[in-house]
This record gives sequence, structure tokens and C-alpha cells, in this order.
Amino acid sequence: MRTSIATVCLSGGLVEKLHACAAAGFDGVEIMDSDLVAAYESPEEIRALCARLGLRIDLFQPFRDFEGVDELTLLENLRRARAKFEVMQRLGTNMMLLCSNVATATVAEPEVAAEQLGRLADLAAEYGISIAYEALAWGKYVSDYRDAWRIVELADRANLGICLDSFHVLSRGHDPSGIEAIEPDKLFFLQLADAPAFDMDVLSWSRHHRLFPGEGSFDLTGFLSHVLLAGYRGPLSLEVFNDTFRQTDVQRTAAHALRSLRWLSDRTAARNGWEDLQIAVPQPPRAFDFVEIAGEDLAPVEDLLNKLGFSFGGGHRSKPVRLWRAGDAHVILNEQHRAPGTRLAGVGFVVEDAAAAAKRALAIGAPPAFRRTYEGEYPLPAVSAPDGTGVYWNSQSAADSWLVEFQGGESPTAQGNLQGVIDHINLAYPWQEFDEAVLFNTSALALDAAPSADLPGPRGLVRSQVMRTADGAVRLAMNLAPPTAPLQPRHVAVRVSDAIATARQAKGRGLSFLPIPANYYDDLDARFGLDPELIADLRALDLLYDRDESGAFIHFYTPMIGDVFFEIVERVGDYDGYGAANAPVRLAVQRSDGQ
Ligand SMILES: O=C(O)c1ccc(O)c(O)c1
Ligand SMILES: [Mg+2]
Repeated sequence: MRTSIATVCLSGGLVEKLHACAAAGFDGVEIMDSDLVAAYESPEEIRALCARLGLRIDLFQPFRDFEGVDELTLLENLRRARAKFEVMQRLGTNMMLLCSNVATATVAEPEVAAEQLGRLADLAAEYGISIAYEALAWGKYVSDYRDAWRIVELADRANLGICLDSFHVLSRGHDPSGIEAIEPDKLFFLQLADAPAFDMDVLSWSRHHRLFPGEGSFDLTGFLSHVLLAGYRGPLSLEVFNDTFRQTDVQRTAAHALRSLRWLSDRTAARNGWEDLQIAVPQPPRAFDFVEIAGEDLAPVEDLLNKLGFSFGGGHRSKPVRLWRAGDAHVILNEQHRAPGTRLAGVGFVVEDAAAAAKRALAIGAPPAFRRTYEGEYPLPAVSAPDGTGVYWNSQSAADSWLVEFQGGESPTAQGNLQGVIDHINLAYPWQEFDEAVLFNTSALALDAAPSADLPGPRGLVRSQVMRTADGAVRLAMNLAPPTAPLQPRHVAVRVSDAIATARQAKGRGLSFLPIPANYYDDLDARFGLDPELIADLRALDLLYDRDESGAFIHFYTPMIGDVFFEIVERVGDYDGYGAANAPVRLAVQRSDGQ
């Protein structure tokens, strides 16, 4: 399927945008008049640039508010149209987008709109131009694609057809199955956008909050299925008005945008069993394989893990890499990275088919990860997430694969050694990278988005979005940090069977946890009326607690080392959350701790 993108999605000037679209690998572009008007280059120069870059100008949007008007206004609109058709000839494009009138229409009758659009189409025909008519969700008289189709049918001109835009159909809750009733040769153009499930006026929602497919909550694979089943074979074009993407790096956003289309066409093909359009079967992770922490000097991390009760799993036989483990929770400490600071550098997942997972991620446009591998090392296919984190896949368990490369470790099951698994990893993102990361986690990691929440922190609201497997074995808790937050910390949560005992032992070994205010425990007691012994333990050990109808959650946080810290969690019963009610306390305490 051919891919296209509206220049309004991107930041910068028109020439910059075109270069970025070509570099990302798009086949074509939609150009908005305002982008051309603000450019010094002539239409001929833009045409030549697009030709040189291998980009087709699939669509041009020169003006709006045409139909449903009085005769005098119509004559003026036709004059405007003629001038723009001349520009389109110079640009070398023959498809014009016309949105339904949102402002100047005074006549509601579809027959009048049809007659006027017919006159526009006849004028366009003199220039060899076709018109794609699009119902905007807030159009004055035409706001439903089915009404737009009725008008196009009434006008009955060969060069007048429909532009469908997923936002306008799905934001209004209109049934997309009616698309299949439109004649295929009248489906002139397709614009795609996702959006979060907001309850707000459609105009603001559309102009500021659209997202790339896979990042919001619209059923876009369902929508695209109807369009393709209707017989549409034109380009899939992204039209995403979003305040963030208009400010972010144009090259990076264009690459991000193309990934969303690749994901969408793959998932739509899978939904319909169109095998030749599918990339590879998604590989939802079965478990975390390991986390990798990188830094120049990781002795403080080793000290912390030791005090938590982790056991030393050995040194790598050929590189400055050491393993610490709490049962199946594997933490790899890598000192071969030169960059200063201590950070979470990689995450490994156990999947059914590691090669298929990597193939999908690469096809979707994730860059391959470059890492030093040595002879005899177990090969783990890998890519880089957009933020540079290494992602590794393993079809085997650690014990059956890379674990043997570590030598000189102690027995992980020896008396006193902590047993656990990685419960979740918490990742903070700067505001401009959040949606891109959601798309990566959906498309490359085959994780599903749980509903997002806003958590109050001392520097502002923290948007929190958990992405997980259905069974909860792998969970990534993503936070969009407020712009003024100094750090983008990440933490690894290890689940144990007895967090109170773990805390007591760790304190006994001299580990200090985040000190929790006494007020917190007074409030906890007021809310839950806890057993006096339990509240005394929680208080004495600086533990956090939550409870809901399915169970309870006991957890605590270690101090931060570089950009990394650990959390120990215990899930009681079927508790499935993350102690969200405690996050404001944690964020406030970390701040007053200078972290
Ligand atoms: O918000 C708008 O004006 C606008 C313009 C063109 C479109 O294709 C669209 O979907 C919205
Ligand atoms: Mg549109």
C-alpha cells in the first residue's frame, strides 16, 4: 500500500518537511495551501523538489467553505477555485481536497450542494483536476460521510468523489461499515488519524489531539478494513493535527509517522487474513528475560542489590559484565559503555519466536541495535527503542541460553537469597517522546495499552500509561514527566512473596529506603483500618500499601543511583495495580530527598 502524509503533521518549513518525508520513506505527501503560501519556492520548484525526492504530491488543499452558499458567493468561490487550479497545474498535482463548508453555508439542501459541487467539478475538469469532498465532523450542514456521499452521488461527475478521514467518522461515532456502500471508484482519498478517547468538542479534539495510528483508542484496523473492502486502492495518508508533533524534530516525527502506517497495514491485514500484506506474527512477551543497567562504575548498584538480598550470578566470561539475580529477576550490570551516568540501558524479553519479533520490529522501522558480541555468545536479536534503550528477544529461558556465559556466581537458591521476578519496569519520557514510545510498545513489543491516569507530583501532573500483556507477565509503566522535572528516572520493580521480610532484611543489612512521612500512615489507617501489627510494620519499615476489592499491594523504593532505582513489590490476592494512590507520596519524597 502506498503511503502518504499531510505536511501539516510536521514542524518546519515546506522544504524541510518534504526532505523529512522522503528520508523516512513515504511515497507521497498532501500539501496544505498554507505551507505553500509561506514558502519562498515557486510551485514549479516544489514540484521539481518532490520529483527529485521521489515524492508524489497526492493531494493539495487550497481552500475551504465552498458549497451551500448563495449565487453571488458561489461565483466568488469559483473565481478562487480557478486561481488555485492554476497553482495545482504548476505543482503537477491533480487531486484537490475540499472540506465540507463550516462557515459560509446558508443552504442546507443536499441538492444545492450537489449542484454547486457539480459546477466546481466541471471547472476542475478543464484543468484535468479531480475533487475529493470530505465531511468535517463540525461541518455546518454536512458532517457525516454518508451525507457527503449522497451529495457526490447526486452531483454525478466523474471527477468528483469522496475523501474519507477516520477522525471525522470515528470521533462522531458514525458506523464505518457504511463505507462499503460507496462505489470504489468514488473513493478518491483516505486520511488516517487516531485520537485519545476524550470527551470534548470535536473541533479542538481534531486540531490539537490527533495521534498517529496505534497511539490512541480508535478502532483503526476496523476502519481501514471497511475502506479496503470497499475497494479503495489509493494511498494511506496520515493527517494528524497535534500540538506536540508540530514542535518535535521533523525527521524523527516523519520516521515515527511511517512506523504507525506500517503497523496499521500489518494489523489490518492480520485482522482480515491477508497474508501477503502481513510482516510476521506479533510476539507478545511471555516474561522479562533481564534488565541491563549500564554505567562506568556500577559498584554502588551492586552494593544496593546485595543489601536487597540479590545474589551474585557471576561475571561474564569475555566482557566487563556482571549478573545479579533474585530468582528469575536477572539484572545485568554492564560497564563496557563509555557514557557517564548510571542508566537502564536494555530490556530482554522471552518470546515464542525471537527472530519473528525482531523481523517485525525492523520491518516497522525500528533501528537495529549495535552491540559488541563475542564468539560463542548466545545470539539475542535486538533493536533500539526510539529513546535508544536496547530491546532483546530470547526464544529460550535464560537457564537454557545466555546464563551459562556467567561464571563464578553463587547459587541463587542458597539460604537468604531473595527469590522473585521482574514485575514491571517504570520508564519516564520527556513530553515529546511519549506518543512515539507508546507506538513502539504497541507495534514492536506487541503490548496493549491500559487506560492512562494522571498522577499529581510536586512538579506537575505525571501522565501514567501502563502497557502490558493480557496475562500481566510483562508490564511497562510509562510516565510522561512534567517538562520541568530534572531527571527522567526509570525503575525496575521486583515482585517477591514477602515484601515485609525483604524490607526487614534489607534494613538489617544497612539499606536505607525512601523515608515516608508519618502523615501517610495516619491516612492509611484512616482509609483502611488496618491490623495494628501490619500498620506498625509498614510504619517502621517505610513501606507503602494499597488495597482494592481484588487484593492488596505492599511496596517500597530504594534510593536512586544515577537515573535508576529499584522497587520491591508484593501482590496479595489478585491485586493488579501499581499503588497509584502512593505515587504522589513517592514523587514528593524523592524530590525532598534531592532526587
Ligand atoms: O481542521 C481542519 O480544518 C481540517 C482541514 C482538512 C482536513 O482534512 C481535516 O480533516 C480537518
Ligand atoms: Mg481530513
